[in-house]
Amino acid sequence: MTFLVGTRGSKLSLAQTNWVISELQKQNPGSEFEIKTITTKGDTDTRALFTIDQKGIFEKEIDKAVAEKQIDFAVHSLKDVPSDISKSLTIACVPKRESANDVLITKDGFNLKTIPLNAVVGTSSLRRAVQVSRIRPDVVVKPVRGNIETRINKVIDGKFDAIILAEAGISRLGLDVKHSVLSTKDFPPSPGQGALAIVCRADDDKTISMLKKIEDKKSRIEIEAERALSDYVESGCRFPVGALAIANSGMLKLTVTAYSVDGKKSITIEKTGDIDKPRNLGQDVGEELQKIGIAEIASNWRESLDEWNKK
Ligand SMILES: NCc1[nH]cc(CCC(=O)O)c1CC(=O)O
Repeated sequence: MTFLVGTRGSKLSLAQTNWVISELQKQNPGSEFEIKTITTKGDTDTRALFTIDQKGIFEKEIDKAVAEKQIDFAVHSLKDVPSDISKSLTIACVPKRESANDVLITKDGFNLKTIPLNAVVGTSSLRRAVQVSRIRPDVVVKPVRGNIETRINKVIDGKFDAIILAEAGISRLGLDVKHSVLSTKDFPPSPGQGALAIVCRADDDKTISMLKKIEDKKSRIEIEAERALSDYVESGCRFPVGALAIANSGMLKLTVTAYSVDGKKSITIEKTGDIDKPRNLGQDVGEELQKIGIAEIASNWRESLDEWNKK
């Protein structure tokens, strides 16, 4: 059988999709796969930054094609998949997660301590903007647009002294670029960062069983806890947070940090829970954040985002 696979046309999305197909072919000899690239709003609307209201800007059109049976499954970066995907679809497979860390990319191999005073740092994430300003309040953070290669070229061309990207993106592309890995303590990542989500129709048992052969249990457990937290916070305060779950030797630990608009205040909660109930852990941490007053420190996120988008 030939499976039709949907993906964005970016180099990263194609690299991810080709990797998934090679892993599937190892476990499903004889299955054929044909890639169909689909343009998403996030690919064309380079003006607008990732504002909170534009959920699924890199996912919606591709999952629509799955739902309408134009393709059999879609390969996404999991962190770009909103929690409220159509009930007719399912994240059938989460393959082995790559690094969840962010990295600082510079032309001359600086790190966050050694980049020059008042350096211009580019990021398309308000979470990263707040995190870098807490450590280096002198640097000037500016929004940066475009796909990974385009952003890196803006550092090489001197338009930015540094940019912040996900380590998973540069490693999947095999990019040999000077970078320093940022700790998940200072830069807790977006929920699901470094993981992939393979989405198909919830009633397509044949495709689901084929995809399940490359499921990574540890990665699934971790992202389920992170997404449950993200669902909870989105439904509550709707602003970006940093979250990382680690499943190790039978234990599941979730660490979440939320920041005030100016980055001066933060709340960090670390909790362990039942490894077989990751969503419960995510919800428990969400409830604890609500109890200790996340709404207050999260107020004005929207105004700040609008301000930031105007830079
Ligand atoms: N839409 C942004 C996006 N979605 C997935 C990745 C990187 C790969 C990943 O996190 O799995 C990126 C780029 C970035 O954050 O640097």
